Amino acid sequence: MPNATDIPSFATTQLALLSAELTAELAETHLLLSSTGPAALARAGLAILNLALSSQRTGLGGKTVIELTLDAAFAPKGPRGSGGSKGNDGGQDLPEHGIRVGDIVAVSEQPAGAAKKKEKTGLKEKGVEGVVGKVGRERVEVVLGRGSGDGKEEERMNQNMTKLLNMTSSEMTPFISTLFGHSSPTPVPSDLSTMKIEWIDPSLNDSQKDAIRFALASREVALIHGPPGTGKTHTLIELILQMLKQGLRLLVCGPSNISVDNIVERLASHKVPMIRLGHPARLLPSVLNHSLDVLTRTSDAAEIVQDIRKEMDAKQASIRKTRNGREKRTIYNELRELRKEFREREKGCVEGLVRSSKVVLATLHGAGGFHLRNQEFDVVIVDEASQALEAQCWVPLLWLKASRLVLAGDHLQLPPTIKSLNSKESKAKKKEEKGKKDGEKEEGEGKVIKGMTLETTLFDRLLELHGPSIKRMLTTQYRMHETIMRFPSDELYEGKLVAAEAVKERLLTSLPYEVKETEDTKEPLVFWDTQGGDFPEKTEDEEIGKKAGKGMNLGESKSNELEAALVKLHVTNLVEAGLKPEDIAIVTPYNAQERFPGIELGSVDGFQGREKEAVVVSLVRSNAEHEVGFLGEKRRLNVAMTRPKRHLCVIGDSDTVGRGSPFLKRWMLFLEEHADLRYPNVSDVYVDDG
Ligand SMILES: Nc1ncnc2c1ncn2[C@@H]1O[C@H](COP(=O)(O)OP(=O)(O)OP(=O)(O)O)[C@@H](O)[C@H]1O
Repeated sequence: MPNATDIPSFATTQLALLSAELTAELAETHLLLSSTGPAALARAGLAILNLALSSQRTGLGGKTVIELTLDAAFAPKGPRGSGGSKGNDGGQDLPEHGIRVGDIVAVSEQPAGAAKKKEKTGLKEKGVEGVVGKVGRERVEVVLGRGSGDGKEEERMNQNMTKLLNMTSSEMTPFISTLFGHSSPTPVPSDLSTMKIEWIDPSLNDSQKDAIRFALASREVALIHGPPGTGKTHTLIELILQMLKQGLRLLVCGPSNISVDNIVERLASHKVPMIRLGHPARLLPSVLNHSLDVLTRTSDAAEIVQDIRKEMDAKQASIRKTRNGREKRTIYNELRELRKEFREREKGCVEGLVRSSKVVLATLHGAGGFHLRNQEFDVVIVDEASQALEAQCWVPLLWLKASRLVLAGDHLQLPPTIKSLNSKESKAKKKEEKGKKDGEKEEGEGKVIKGMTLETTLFDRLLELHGPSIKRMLTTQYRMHETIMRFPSDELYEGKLVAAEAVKERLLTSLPYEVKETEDTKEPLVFWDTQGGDFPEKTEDEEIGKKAGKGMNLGESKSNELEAALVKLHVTNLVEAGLKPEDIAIVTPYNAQERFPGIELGSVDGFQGREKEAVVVSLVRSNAEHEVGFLGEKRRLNVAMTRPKRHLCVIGDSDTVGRGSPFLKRWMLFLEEHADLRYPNVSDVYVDDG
């Protein structure tokens, strides 16, 4: 095939890119830890200081759980004490922090006094890693260890790519060959309407049914393309149920825990027996009953294991009663045997559970854990596949002898977040080029593929290799008013999106609670055009402390004070009309914009996969040079403009933004023609502020 991918070159490129990414990540962490020190980290909400170990216990799945509370020695003394008031059971409230359940954290000793300076960078190297299990006012619980996906994510991806690099021709299955374009997928009959299917959810729309038929008929690979609000996960659930009816064994994965839990929750309502692998502290409480850790304690098979535990407990008690040394030794020996048996039975129980399970769910990374070693699955299904690194997708594909793959995603929304994309990646390329010149390449190693980045997902690559015939697109969307949907549909989805009857004319005024009809609430699309140079942007150096704590990038950011004032004006008008603050979101490609009580404010990247009744998008950029930076990325704009259900308000300078790219130009023209257009004066913005 003309555009087949050379596997060694692919693997070599991935390895180089992954290594550059790791370097970038480490550099960022290092910069953060070395330049900030514990106190600054704590101020940024990224660390809690002065904690003491208050208790320790064995939690779910035999994992050690430690509980940390504020060290009494640091309790504020006297009435003027600051930093934490008395909690209800006499303990001290923790200071404000941004540590959340599911976060991976390091618990380490805090350097004291003179050691402090030297220790600045020591936070990560020292101490133990764990996952935050609970966060209370006065205490934090940490479950030690990273979870059943034992091993670091980077290591596993590297292992994968190395395995690909060294793959022999006998290991190259027809399936893998298809994924690299060395052979074409088996053609699927063009007319699938004759396929007899008893739908479990008959309310599925035609494009959803079509995608399911297509995935059922495909032999090697099928892509389900789900534009915003089109029910991609809804479709996957029916597909999973249909495949189970056919007796297939399935592994269902996603790049994040939440993407997997979302499916577990929905499958649970169909009473599907399944197993969710993963660290219990990182799973949603609602899916815990399906987790391996809980099942190994509650299933029938677990009973024998528990019997031995009881026997062990009894023996342990009898040791305490015995004074005779020889008798004691005998009991110790018996106990040792019992312990061995316990471990073996527990292992057997886990294996039995996994083996008998027709659906296993895990993150892509978790699928590489030891629980699944030597397991075989008929089909691997990956949700949110356009958010996953390709090297991640290979975890289930290389080790579990899968021969059929279904990917669901939308390559026209944001790809996975990459840190090395700009500077670091080019460094890696340079290094490779240098290697080439020096003739240093090892035997068997491939060439670096130009233009490939970690942002190129498996979904993208397969589409590029085999074309649209391996994909089916969902076309009815259940989120946006027709007017909000129009531009993204025409620009990115070949004009094929159709707004479902129930949503196509939905306005803020038809919400189930009372919202007054105003010039804002009656419009699905509003554009405040700030052109003319009166609303200029500002560049700011960002401090770490300003960040909400997660996903920080240490660079400069843009802000636009007057535009922020317009956002405030618009939001205030919506709230005064009766709209609940929690139904509004402010989305901006840049970080430094003003906050409002009760209203969510976030970057576009943080809003992917979410929706709100009303969304205000502030474009920020306004300058004489017509620079648009971040806004040049279509996929980011697509995500921004497809979050709202009933009302989208865009605030921006059409003059600057419109010159950013042809796409932006068309968007500005579209807004001029179809939005309720407003040209604000600077004085409008300051009227209310006095
Ligand atoms: N056939 C259908 N009939 C009615 N409502 C549907 C149908 N399919 C999906 N929906 C609704 O559309 C919404 C989005 O569906 P779902 O949550 O499955 O989408 P998703 O794939 O997770 O999200 P997105 O489409 O944004 O990627 C849900 O509220 C769902 O109930």
